[in-house]
Amino acid sequence: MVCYYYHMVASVGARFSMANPSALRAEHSMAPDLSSDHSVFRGGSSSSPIRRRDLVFVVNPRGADGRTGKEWKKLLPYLRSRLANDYSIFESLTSGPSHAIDITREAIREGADAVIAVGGDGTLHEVVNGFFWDGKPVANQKIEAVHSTALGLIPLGTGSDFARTLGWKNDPCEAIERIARGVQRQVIMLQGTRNLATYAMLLVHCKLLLGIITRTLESRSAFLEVNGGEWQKYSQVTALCIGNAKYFGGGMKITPNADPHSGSFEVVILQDFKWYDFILKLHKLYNGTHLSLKNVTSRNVYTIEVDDISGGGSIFIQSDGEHLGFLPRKFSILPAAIEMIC
Ligand SMILES: Nc1ncnc2c1ncn2[C@@H]1O[C@H](COP(=O)(O)OP(=O)(O)OP(=O)(O)O)[C@@H](O)[C@H]1O
Repeated sequence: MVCYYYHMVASVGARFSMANPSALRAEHSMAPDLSSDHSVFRGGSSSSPIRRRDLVFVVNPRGADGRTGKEWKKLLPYLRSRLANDYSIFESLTSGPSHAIDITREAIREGADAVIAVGGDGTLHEVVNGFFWDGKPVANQKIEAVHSTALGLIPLGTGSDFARTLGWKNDPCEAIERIARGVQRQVIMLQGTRNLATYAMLLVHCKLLLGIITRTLESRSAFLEVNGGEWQKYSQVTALCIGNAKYFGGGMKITPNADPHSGSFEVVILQDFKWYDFILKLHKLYNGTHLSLKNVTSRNVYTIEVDDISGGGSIFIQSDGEHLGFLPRKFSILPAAIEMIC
């Protein structure tokens, strides 16, 4: 069993569980409505428009080889001064892999208005997974609260590829301004399922660049079923990348047409790539011009099922740098998108 401690950082030295929200109440003006196109992070019900909102920052102190933890400490005074008038601020430091998932689920159940990942793509990936349980959104268990929980991000990782897709820099002060403005937009998520009922809905990925590559960079044939159509054989597949965001691997623009605000994702298939292709064509992979190569295919998809022709189950899948298991796997758009503070 995992224990959660939210450290309230808006007032010095207090440790706080949101199970006692009365300690948080205060009257403050709302963040201004900056956009008519996108919803603004309000958090409260219409009957309590000036409710103080709870922000839970999920910080991976080990992100970027420990830089995230150090930067976070330096950032806290500014974060407090910028946000504490309007928000109740809690921090929770992760103790190891997957902890961010548990913290996020607990925060949502406790009625947090936003959970903000502080770290890199791996941390964001875990926080997004915390928004779901068994393929369904985690529900806020506070009877009086009608708001849903928004997702936020302070990109402080090594690659921070999801932030890159949104055009954001690894600049925490900019991120705090975004949180202060509170404009939200929907981002689509991918869900991955195994082809067995018992494995249904293994994970929901956030940035959703999935690299499916053979361990040794040898090319293998694969069966693909795209958008519910016929199964097709693709020979000599070296890598198959699925993205709702453009980048992976620290700036490689692998799925250049992907857009997390759209309703679909992009699949890019590299066939018969030799090790030297990854050197000679690396610049194309980084600037997104690899789609013009003859052995690269790109498709706009809603669902895709991928199976290893050999059936050996040895082709591994990774998402946002995390190892997710092996083929076969089906990926589709998750119907419930997340509202992200943009
Ligand atoms: N306390 C911890 N100790 C060790 N590892 C942790 C801890 N908390 C989280 N992690 C793991 O650290 C991994 C990497 O973190 P994160 O993505 O924040 O940084 P990064 O890898 O430097 O950035 P990027 O993914 O953008 O390149 C996460 O997948 C997470 O599982």
